[in-house]
Formats: sequence, C-alpha cells, structure tokens
Amino acid sequence: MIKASVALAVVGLAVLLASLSGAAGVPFYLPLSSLVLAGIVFAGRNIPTFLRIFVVMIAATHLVLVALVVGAATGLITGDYTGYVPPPSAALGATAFGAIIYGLSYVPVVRTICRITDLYLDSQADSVIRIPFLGLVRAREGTIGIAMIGILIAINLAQVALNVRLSFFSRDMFNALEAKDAAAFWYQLFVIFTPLAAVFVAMALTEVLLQNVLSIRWRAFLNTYYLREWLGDGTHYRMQIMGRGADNPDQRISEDLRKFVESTYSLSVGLMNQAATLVSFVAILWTISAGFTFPGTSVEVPGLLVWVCAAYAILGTWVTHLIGRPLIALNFEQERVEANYRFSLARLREYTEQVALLSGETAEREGLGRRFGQIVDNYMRIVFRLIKLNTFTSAYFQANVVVPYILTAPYYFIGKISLGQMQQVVGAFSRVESALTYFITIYTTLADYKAVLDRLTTFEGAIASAQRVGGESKLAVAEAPGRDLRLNDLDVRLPDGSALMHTDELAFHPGERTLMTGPSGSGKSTLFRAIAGIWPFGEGQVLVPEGQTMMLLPQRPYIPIGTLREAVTYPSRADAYDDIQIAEALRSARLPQIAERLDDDRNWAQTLSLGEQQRLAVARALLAKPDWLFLDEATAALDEPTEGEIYRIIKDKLPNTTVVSIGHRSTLAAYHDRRIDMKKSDGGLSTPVDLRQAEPAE
Ligand SMILES: Nc1ncnc2c1ncn2[C@@H]1O[C@H](COP(=O)(O)OP(=O)(O)OP(=O)(O)O)[C@@H](O)[C@H]1O
Repeated sequence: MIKASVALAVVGLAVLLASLSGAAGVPFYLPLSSLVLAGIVFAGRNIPTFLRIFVVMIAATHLVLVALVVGAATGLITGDYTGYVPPPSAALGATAFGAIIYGLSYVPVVRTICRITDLYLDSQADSVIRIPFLGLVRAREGTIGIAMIGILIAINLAQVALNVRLSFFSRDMFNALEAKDAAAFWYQLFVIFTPLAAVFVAMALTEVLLQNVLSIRWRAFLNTYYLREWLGDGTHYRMQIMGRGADNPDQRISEDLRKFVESTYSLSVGLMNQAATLVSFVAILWTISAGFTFPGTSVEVPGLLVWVCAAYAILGTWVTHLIGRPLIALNFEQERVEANYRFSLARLREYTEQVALLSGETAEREGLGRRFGQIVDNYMRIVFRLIKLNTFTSAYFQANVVVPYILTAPYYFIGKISLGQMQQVVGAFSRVESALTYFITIYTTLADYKAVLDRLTTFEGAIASAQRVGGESKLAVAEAPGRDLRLNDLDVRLPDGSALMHTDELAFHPGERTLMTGPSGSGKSTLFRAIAGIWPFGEGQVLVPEGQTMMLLPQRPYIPIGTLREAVTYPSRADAYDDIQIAEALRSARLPQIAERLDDDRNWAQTLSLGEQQRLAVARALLAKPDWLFLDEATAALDEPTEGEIYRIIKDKLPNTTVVSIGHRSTLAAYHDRRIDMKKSDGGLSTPVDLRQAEPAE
C-alpha cells in the first residue's frame, strides 16, 4: 500500500514538473489528481480490504491514463494513436472514483457488506489453486480471492478501454467507407479490429472462468465459516431455544450466502464498469458535440449530445419506473407464496404417515391447490404488468436505434461531423444511455440484495447472542476430582429467566443406577440438558469426574440420512468401528433383522419404528461405552418385556457404565437402585427429592 502511494506520488510530482516546465502542454491538474489519489491510497490503508482492491486498481488505471496523456503531450506517442489518447478528464474521473470509493467506506451498509466480504479476503487459511501453465500454486485463501477480484476489475476496466478504442475503429472504418478508401477500410478491419476482437474474446473467457471460480471459492469459504459459527459449541441449539431472529438458518446458509456472493460481485464490479463506461463515453460525446448549436438557433451548447442523451435516458427510466414499480412488491409476493408452497410440500413429506392414517389426502390436496392458486394468481399479475412494461421498453429500444441518427443527422448534413463520427456518436450514445439506465434500474436488484444482507446480519446477530449466552452462562459443567457426578447449588432456569428447578446438592454415584421420576413439565429433561452442558440458563455447577465420558439418549433419537453404519456409529466416523462390532451391537440391542444391512443407504428415521430407532440408539451407546449414560425416556416406545431386556443388556455389556434414567413407568424401578422424584411446588419450582425407594436390581 505504502509503496503504491509512494509510486503514485512520484508520478504526480514528475508530471507536475513536466507541466510546470511547460512540456508540450501537460494539463496542470493531472499532477494534482495523481497526488490526491496517492493520498486516498495512503489513507485507504485502514479501509476494508474489499474496497482497498478497488482503490488500488483505480489508482493503477489512473497511472496508465496519465502515462498516455503525458506520452501524447510530450510526443512519446505519435502518429495515428494521438487521437485515441483519453482526454485528461478521464484521469480526473479515475481520481473521482477513488474518492467515491473511499467515501463509501464510511457508509454503514457498505461497511456491513465489506465486513462479510473481508471474512474471505482476510482469511489466513493455507490453500492451493490450479493456474493454467503454472500448475498448483500455494497461497493464503484470502490472497487468492484478492488476486482474483483484482484481475476481474482489471479485465472490466480493460473492456471499457477496448470499447472506447473500438468506437474509434468504427469512426475510422466509416470514414474510410465515406472516402471510398479501400486500403484504409481493410487496414481498419484486419489490422485494427481483428486483434482487438481476439483480445476481447480472450478477456471475456477469462472473466467468465475467474468469476465462477471466485464465486464458488468465496461461497465455500463463507459456507464453512457460517457452519462453524452456527454449529460450534451448541450455538445452533441455543439459537433455537432462545427463539430469536434465527428463523430458517438453512435458507441463510444455502440461499442467502449464494446470493450475497453473486450480488456483491456483480453489483460492485458491474457498477464500476458502468461508471467507467459512462465517464469514457460521455467524454467522447462531449468532444464530438463541441461547437454544436441548439437546433434551429445559433446558440452553442457545450456537450449538447451528452445533455440530450441524459434527458432521453432519464425520461425512459422514469417511465419504466412508473410502469414497473409494482413489480418489486409482486416479485416479493411471488417469493413468499412459492416459499409457502414449498414448505407445505416438505411438511407433508415429513408427516406423510399421519396424513395417510387420517386419510387427509383430500384436505392436503385442497390446501396445496389453494396455495398453488396463490402462486398462479400472483404470477398472472406479474405477467400483465410485464406486458405493459415490455410494450414501453420494446418501443423505447426500437427508438434507441434511430434516435442518435435523428439527433446527429442535421450536423452531418451541414458537414459538421463525418459519417465515421456520426457512427461513433451512435455507439457512444447507446453506451451512455444504457449506463445511465443501469444506475437507476438496478434498484430492484438492490432491494433484493438489501433483504439478503438483512437476513445475514440478523443471522449473525442471533449467532452472536447465542454465543454470548453460552459464554456468559453461570451454569458450569466442569471436570472435578472424585468418582461421583455432582450437582452443586444448581438453579436451572427457562430462557425468560424464570426458575424451573433448584437443588443444593445432588450426587450420582458410579455403579448406582438412578431413576428420575416426576410430573410432566417438572424439568427432568431440562436437568439432563444442563448436565450434558447444552442448557445455558441458570447457575451452579455440574461436576463430572475427571476424564469421564457422558452420553445422553433422548426419547426421539436423531438418525442421520445415509447408510445404517453411519446411523449406528453417529456421531463418530463410520469407520470408527468394524462391521463385526456394529452388527454385534445391533444384535445385542435386539435389532438382528437389520444387522446385515449396514451398507443400506436410506432415510432410516422414516423406515424404522420409534421403538426400533430407540434400540438403534442403544446400539450406539453399546459401541461408545460411555462412563455415564443418561436415558431420557429412551426406551418409552418399547413394550415392557423388551424394555426390561434392553436394561439387562446395558447392564451386562456396559458393566462400567452408570445409568441415570428418566421414566414414567412403574416397572422401570426394578432396573434401578435408587429413585429421585422431582417435586413441583405451587410456585412452579421443582426440587429433586432422593427417595431411595427403588427395589434393588435383580
Ligand atoms: N426452549 C424452551 N423455552 C421455554 N420453555 C421451555 C423450553 N424448553 C423447555 N421448556 C419448559 O420447561 C419445562 C420443563 O420441560 P422438561 O422437558 O424439562 O420437562 P419434563 O419434566 O422432562 O417433562 P416430560 O416428563 O413431559 O418429558 C416445561 O414447562 C417446558 O415447557
């Protein structure tokens, strides 16, 4: 950065000297603009990396432009080329861009965009990229991202420059035609146009490739980052129980991140491209309209064509806006009704059995039909609106073809401009017009982008507050010497802060099987969550014997989609146990019928009955052999004899595991040595009472 600004400053001073010495009339403001840009680059050391790339690339462009201007003024560039040298105002335009980007870094919404973008660009992670001709190159992922964005900006600016150059080609070719100069015509076509066109194609290909590689790498990085933040340390669960601002995390991670990456790139580089196009072609229009008089009068209007073009573009955009404005709301509505329909279908898929049992298909069909009807209604409204809009835009685009001819023909007929210049005006006019229109019409994209940004920031906010709640939790689960698992002065609360359960002291002893009973809603499961360390609300200590492991089986186990092997070994890796061990665990858990189907890949949660799923979870525990096994009604779906068998198997196969169960059935007492009952006071506060009433184990 410092080197770049020093280089700019040196160039600025050199040009200053050149202009002071009167060297061939280098405009005085060029050195000043170099110095200003040097200052911006220098000051920009503290602006976000994303914006810094733009500032530096624009500074580099400024250098090229200044070099061309100075080269022409001092006679280094001679002959044919002097006509193509950009006017000094283009270099001033680059300085203005730099200043605008610097200013943007203070706009809050831009800062938010840059903060998310810089997660990627500032990444220190080591990575590799395959570069044609160079092979695999190692670099930081952030550096790779910066390099790709830098090259893409350069390509976009070069495309604008090529377009400018091609507009001169068009002028010269038509002038050759007008003069019936065949040699000049072929020269223009083959010597000038063909290489330029080849460069254009090569750049376009590189752009497509780089842009897509950038998008997917950037998205992959953000995807990993957000998954890590969301899944890390139970944050996802805390977000859900806190229930704030975190709806549809799946959509945030899959859809919103994709849209963010694509829109951030296209809006930033697209806007810069259009701005550069605008400045460059306005300069051409301005130069050509020098000395043009207002039609029918002798009043000279500087840059007449620029004003006409701006008025024409603004008129077109304004009418487009008037007709098209309702489309923003209609498109939002379309997204909403489509999402509703999708959600209804997904819900039906999840509850297909319940619907079939209730014979609810007709009701479902009607409900789905109604929802789809909303899609059709709104879609038709969009179609009618689009027809109105297209009627205008098609007419406008047709007019675009002839309007610049109508505007310039009078000047051509009186000999003020050549045919080539007229042709150049036509091209420049349409580019300026479309650049102006672009600025105003992207507001629909911007509205969508803003919504994506809002969703991502609320998601981040929800992650941050869940992390804060986790970090500040006074309910500590810690390892401690000793053999008992102890609860010290433990208060368990609900997310709103109200007290749910309190115990001064409660200890679970190794080898002693404990049954917890109590009325529904008294907080038994929540106490287990607190012991497992995932419930942050409350205070006090859960002290786990050093180096010992815990496993908690809930009533409804989680069965991932995949092979049976993955389901049984979850959350360990599928190869953590060999097939013999897994099949043995399944057989022990009274699931012999599936023990041979370890490679069967399906949605096991929908295939297995709840009782079978509970036995699969027991097989998991048999494999994991935890020191402490908490069973939260984990066998409630089994018949009593099978439940008894399962408890006996756990005792036999896991002799070193201490079992603590929650259950409502009286028969459970026979498999436990001790019973703790949750007593709920009138005020709603529960207290565990040690009954020591359970029958000794058989
Ligand atoms: N995320 C939450 N937000 C608010 N309240 C909650 C939340 N989770 C649990 N609760 C409340 O905490 C109380 C205790 O719930 P818990 O599941 O621990 O009871 P339980 O004794 O295990 O009940 P059951 O025997 O029916 O399983 C209930 O009133 C429940 O509504």
